[in-house]
Amino acid sequence: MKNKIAPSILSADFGTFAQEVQKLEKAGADVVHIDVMDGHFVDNLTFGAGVVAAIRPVSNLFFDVHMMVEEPQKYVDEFAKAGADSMTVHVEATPHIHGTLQAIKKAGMKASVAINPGTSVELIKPVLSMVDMVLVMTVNPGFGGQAFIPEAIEKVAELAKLRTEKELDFEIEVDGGITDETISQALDAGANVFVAGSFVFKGNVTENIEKLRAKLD
Ligand SMILES: O=C(CO)[C@H](O)[C@H](O)COP(=O)(O)O
Ligand SMILES: [Fe+2]
Repeated sequence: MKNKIAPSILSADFGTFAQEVQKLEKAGADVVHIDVMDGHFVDNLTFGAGVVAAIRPVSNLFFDVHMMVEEPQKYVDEFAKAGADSMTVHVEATPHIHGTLQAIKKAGMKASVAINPGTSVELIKPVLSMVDMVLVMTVNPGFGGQAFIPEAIEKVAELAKLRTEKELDFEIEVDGGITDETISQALDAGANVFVAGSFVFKGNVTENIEKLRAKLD
């Protein structure tokens, strides 16, 4: 599977999202990771589909929307219309994970399920055959700039093993505390999509993306 670098605009300048996304495209990012938070599922608020619609015309990059919201099914059509390519929903956020993933696919987006550091792979086994990606959180969701939780990586290996055994083809994304030091642990365990917010946006974006890319080659 292709290794992809997915900078999170959570650490970008909120006043100039369009320019920040263009900067990422020039710097060689593969995906734009868009963190949506509602102040209920996590103790932070970010933005909604309006921001996706605003940056869609300036970029051809793949938009990966990470929903850290309760009742994510309410927002599926709105984000699809705004131009999201993929929507990730947390299994902890809804009792209707299967139906929500179905709705995401029906709306024409790739569907992905996320698990928090305290959630086991067991909980998402029933939906693995229907997802395009699994997001393994390597920090507790809500804020950028937190320290990587190494124990979460065991779940990446578990998912990679299950994928082979069941002949499935979902991607595995890691999110939180990814740097040029922690990325190798995630890669070795079987992840192929690497979200990085603070590491990419602190200093020179192009150089930081190159530092991550160097660890993937
Ligand atoms: O989902 C997230 C937080 O809930 C962010 O995507 C993640 O934290 C990225 O930021 P950093 O690389 O700074 O940890
Ligand atoms: Fe995220």
